[in-house]
Amino acid sequence: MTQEYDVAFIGSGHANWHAAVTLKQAGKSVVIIEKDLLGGTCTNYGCDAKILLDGPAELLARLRRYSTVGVDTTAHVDWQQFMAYKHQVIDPLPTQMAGMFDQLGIDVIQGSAILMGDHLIQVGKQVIQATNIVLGTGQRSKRLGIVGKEFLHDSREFLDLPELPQHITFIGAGIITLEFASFVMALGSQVTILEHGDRAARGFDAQHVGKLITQMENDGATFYFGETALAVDVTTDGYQVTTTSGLSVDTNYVVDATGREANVTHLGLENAGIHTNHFGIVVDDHLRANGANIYASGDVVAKLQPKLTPTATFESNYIAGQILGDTAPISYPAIPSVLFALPRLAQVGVTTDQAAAHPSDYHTQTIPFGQLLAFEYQNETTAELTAVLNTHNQLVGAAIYGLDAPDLINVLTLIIDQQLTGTALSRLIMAFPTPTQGIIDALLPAMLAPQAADTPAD
Ligand SMILES: Cc1cc2nc3c(=O)[nH]c(=O)nc-3n(C[C@H](O)[C@H](O)[C@H](O)COP(=O)(O)OP(=O)(O)OC[C@H]3O[C@@H](n4cnc5c(N)ncnc54)[C@H](O)[C@@H]3O)c2cc1C
Ligand SMILES: NC(=O)c1ccc[n+]([C@@H]2O[C@H](COP(=O)([O-])OP(=O)(O)OC[C@H]3O[C@@H](n4cnc5c(N)ncnc54)[C@H](O)[C@@H]3O)[C@@H](O)[C@H]2O)c1
Repeated sequence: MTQEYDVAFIGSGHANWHAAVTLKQAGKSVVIIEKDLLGGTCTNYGCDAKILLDGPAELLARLRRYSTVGVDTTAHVDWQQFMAYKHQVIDPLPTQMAGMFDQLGIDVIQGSAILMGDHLIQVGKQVIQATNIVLGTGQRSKRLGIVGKEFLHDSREFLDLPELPQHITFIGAGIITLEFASFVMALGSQVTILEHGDRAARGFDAQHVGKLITQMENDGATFYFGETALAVDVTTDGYQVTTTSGLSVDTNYVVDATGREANVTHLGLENAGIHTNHFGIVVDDHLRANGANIYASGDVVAKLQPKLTPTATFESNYIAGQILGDTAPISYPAIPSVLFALPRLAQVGVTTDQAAAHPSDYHTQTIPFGQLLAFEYQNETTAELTAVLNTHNQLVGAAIYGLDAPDLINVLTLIIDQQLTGTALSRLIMAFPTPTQGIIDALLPAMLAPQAADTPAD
């Protein structure tokens, strides 16, 4: 029997469920098809579990800033007990989501969906007919095809580690590696990082990434660049990772963090004339994948915007609006990215690399805000903001290094997105002493300067 709906969503992550709720509340009949846990990657295997496990490590990082001024910074985390707490918080989330969908009257079908045409989806023996379809199938970890690949672990398995290994080797020096390596080091593990390129965490300010790597090396991490993993072999007490150059690393656990790729296979995209490229599903400027009634949303979309939860949520809300009759093409606001290492890195808007490539349009100003009196109580002297300003001294980009970067970047995103001027900012009264007030105070001289006379981008 064929079930009919106004809208069918494939995938239950942020790319889809926000729209499902809005459309159901607007009177549409809605179904969500999910083959794994309800809520998708962020909720079950990504952001939420990651930031929870990072919590004590962040506290320790803040505490350790005071190690030279008479504060006892020793602390111990019982990983097993803490992992049990992670399960207690994260594991009920799919059930809670199921309850919310049930309460709203959103149908959920558990299984793998395959498109059979512009309006037809098959899930096992069930066939669903829908006026509109939204593909929000996300990304999955890339898996290296090297000898001993069965001994590699991905980010999901890492976030479920029952015991903290003494030594962990990460292949790839991207966001996932720098985040995970930071918090396990704070909790007592040793780490080695093998990266085949010459740079870590592309997309973030190169100088800030350099500072982070130096900090992590000072904390005991070993980085190797220009090294491509060749094989993983079992040894008497763990594993040995070898690279094509002949380097070998003895370790207890190996994480393959070499990137993520869009879930576009076994979806039946060819049955609806939907195209993909290296980055995911190709869409038009209305996020339509077939030019008509099939949309793609979130990580699975081939796009230049960062593949993050807030981007997926924004697209989900946009698609709900389109199905309800809006017609405007999608236009993204400034999207901040945060790398939750210790310390944090954050980036929004025009990058320092872009500023350097267009010196007549932009200039940069580096503000070592950690050394300012306003931040003295935080004792993080290395904290730094690099602001990118246009020829009107308007803030158009920012990169931050420091533990407060995640919240500070949100404030700067607001300034960039709303095109707030120095004059407008100088009229605000903010709570004192706070990081937000401190960073705006530090920025104001550059934004209020009569002309673009700051350091030219180099
Ligand atoms: C370790 C990690 C940490 C992260 N940390 C952050 C962070 O701190 N901040 C941030 O903004 N982002 C973070 N992200 C990225 C964030 O998780 C994603 O951007 C977000 O989950 C994208 O949402 P989505 O709905 O597009 O995809 P997903 O959440 O991946 O959802 C897609 C869903 O589709 C389902 N699916 C796939 N194919 C089918 C099919 N054929 N039939 C039925 N169901 C199907 C999948 O099972 C999945 O549940 C992190 C990611 C990882 C891996
Ligand atoms: N804080 C956040 O927002 C956050 C956190 C975690 C994950 N994410 C999501 O996950 C994605 C990042 O995942 P990631 O860190 O796995 O990927 P990434 O693309 O950031 O990094 C992968 C790294 O692996 C390297 N690499 C690739 N093949 C290799 C090989 N054979 N040997 C050695 N190195 C190799 C690459 O050069 C790159 O530096 C992000 O794009 C984002 O979508 C976001």
